[in-house]
Amino acid sequence: MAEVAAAAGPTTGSAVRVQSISLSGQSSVPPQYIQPLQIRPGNHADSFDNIPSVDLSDFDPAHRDRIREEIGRACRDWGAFHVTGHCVPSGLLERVKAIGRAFFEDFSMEEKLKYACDASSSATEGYGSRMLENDDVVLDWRDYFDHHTLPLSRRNPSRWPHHPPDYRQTMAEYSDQMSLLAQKLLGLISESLGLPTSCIEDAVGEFYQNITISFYPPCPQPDLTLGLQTHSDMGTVTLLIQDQVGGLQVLKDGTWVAVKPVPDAVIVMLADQTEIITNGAYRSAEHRAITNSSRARLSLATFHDPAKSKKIFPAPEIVSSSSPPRYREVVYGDYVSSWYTKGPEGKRNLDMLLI
Ligand SMILES: O=C(O)CCC(=O)C(=O)O
Ligand SMILES: [Fe+2]
Repeated sequence: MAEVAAAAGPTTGSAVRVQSISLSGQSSVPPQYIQPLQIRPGNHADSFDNIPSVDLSDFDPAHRDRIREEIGRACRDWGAFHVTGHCVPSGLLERVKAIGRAFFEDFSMEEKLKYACDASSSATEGYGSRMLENDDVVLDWRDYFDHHTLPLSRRNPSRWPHHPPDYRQTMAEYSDQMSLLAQKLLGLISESLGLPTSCIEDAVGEFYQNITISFYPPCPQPDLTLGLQTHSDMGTVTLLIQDQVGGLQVLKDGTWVAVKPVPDAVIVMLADQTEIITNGAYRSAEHRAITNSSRARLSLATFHDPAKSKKIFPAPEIVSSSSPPRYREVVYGDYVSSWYTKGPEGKRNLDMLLI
């Protein structure tokens, strides 16, 4: 790590920022970023497919059956889909991407590092790069800014960038809109399984929402690296938006499918606790981000998680003597700790709960 730090310039503790390496103009990536041969992105053919898309407009009783059916199919077959007609103003989607880009591209590294997250513990708020506690993992070609946004008792905008002037207001507005959309979607997802509308939401309890802006600088060796290693998200449902560069991929039946940017759409990604609550009827989406050599890419992921103390188990409404529980009960905080110490390695953490 010391070698990278010397080559990369500014650091906080041992935390190098990928953007510094990218800007230094090196023609090869430091060894810590080189993925093992079998998981390099070049080994997988790109698919011309895209994830399904569901139009939520006409959200009235007459259309609810159609929407429910489409969502059910997308959840069963993919675990990931675009939604359009979601009522989140397109101006807000653009503004939140613009403030994110302004932080990464307009601030000097010195200014950015004033917001550095605590590199010695996981999931702290602020500007970082390295996600896992484990020292021998291959590093992601990504920097990020993580915001704690809900419940309101966790939301402290004074820890977020002070510039552009509308940063904090825009992020707060975006957080509220994403929470409403997540609630609406979890209701539809429950209904699509014949469950009461509030089933998944009741099993989750109050949303703990975090918003992570990921910034993937141009990478001199995209065939050797990953922007974000293969994982499924830990919580219940992730709502993601990306810019026009593209780089997100979802694993479908053993093939990586590129999630092509759709203007104004929001990507819905089922996460691990939804897989447990639905007793595996819907599986969480395995995904990753690849890099490219010419254009920086930006995405915003909004995670909706249970409280750390919440016990998660297959919903009683879905288990029966003919369909027994397939997952062991887990305290959500224990699940998170295991993820951060062992690393995601695809869906290994969830698979460990299988009965
Ligand atoms: O940048 C992306 O498209 C993916 C981000 C992501 O998967 C995450 O933050 O968990
Ligand atoms: Fe993710």
